[in-house]
Amino acid sequence: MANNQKEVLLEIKNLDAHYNVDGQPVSALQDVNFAIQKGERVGLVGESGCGKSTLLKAIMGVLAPNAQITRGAIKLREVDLLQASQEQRRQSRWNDIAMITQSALNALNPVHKIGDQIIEAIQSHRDVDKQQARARATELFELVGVPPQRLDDFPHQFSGGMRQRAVIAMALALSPEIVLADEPTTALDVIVQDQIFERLDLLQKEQAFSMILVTHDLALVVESCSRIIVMYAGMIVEKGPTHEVVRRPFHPYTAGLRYAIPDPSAEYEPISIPGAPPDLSQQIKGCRFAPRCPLATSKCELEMPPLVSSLASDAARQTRCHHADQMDQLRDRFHDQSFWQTAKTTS
Ligand SMILES: Nc1ncnc2c1ncn2[C@@H]1O[C@H](COP(=O)(O)OP(=O)(O)OP(=O)(O)O)[C@@H](O)[C@H]1O
Repeated sequence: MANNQKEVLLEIKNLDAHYNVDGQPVSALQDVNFAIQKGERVGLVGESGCGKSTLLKAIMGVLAPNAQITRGAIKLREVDLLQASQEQRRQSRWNDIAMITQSALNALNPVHKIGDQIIEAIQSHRDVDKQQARARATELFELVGVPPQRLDDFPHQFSGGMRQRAVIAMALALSPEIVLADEPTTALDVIVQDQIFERLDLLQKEQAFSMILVTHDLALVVESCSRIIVMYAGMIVEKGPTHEVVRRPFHPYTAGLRYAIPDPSAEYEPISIPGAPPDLSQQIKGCRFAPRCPLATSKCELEMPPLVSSLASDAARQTRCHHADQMDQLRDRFHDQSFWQTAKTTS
């Protein structure tokens, strides 16, 4: 947009979700709130099991049958997708919001030619004949860097990298406004990862779709996403402009993630955060990070901190920590492994 007034495309409000496991609820998302603007790229990070995939699946409307959303809204422009009919959701899926998952093998049907799968996806949403759909599939293969004559191959005839390119082609087939990329390159070797990510990067810039990129790779988010959302145990613990959050984290967990990456220009060794995330089948009253946090006090154990502005000068910088105001004094200590050992869980 020409002016600074950005258009909010997707808004997640007060979202809670759980999985039913052996008759018991396992909390997977709690009080998740954020908005994505048109054309924006947001990185979603956090350790395994913190709810990243659940969040993307909730947005896409493809949660597992044992999952339940118990509160909140997922608004695409002004429409709450959680209130939409099954047919409206089906129409919106792939058309407005598309998803690229980490395993291309799961996304492609092994017994159908890849081109036919893309053609079918196009024809199930658009009133076009097979020839027009094939022309679009050809164009998409060119966009993702696969020779179009390979449209008639089966998935097993493709290398892992080519399969992932085909999945990206499929995701972009209907020109969605939002692409949810769930570790889109994790299953590939490093060189192919870079190539695929470069292609995705280029396509995102050219086609200006909004993207939520889920990754364990904080460096990739720093390189490629203007904003970052940090999740821990189903909750957003920090969010804001990527460079600012990474340079000046206000949540101890974000500081831990930051200092866990090897940094050749830094004088410290990468740390590891001792302990493990909590058991989400248990009710947790206080901060979910408290047992691993060197700053935790009894207040943290008893009261869940709200996600609030951590910088008076910037409402977009938000943190869920009772002790965010101490971080400017204490931040440097978080790259000292022995400081982490002072947390309750490890003492
Ligand atoms: N189908 C399911 N049934 C029960 N529990 C589930 C199911 N899928 C996920 N979970 C649980 O929900 C929580 C969030 O999982 P989720 O896959 O969303 O995390 P994640 O951050 O995407 O992890 P990863 O980085 O490993 O993909 C975890 O505790 C996980 O064990």
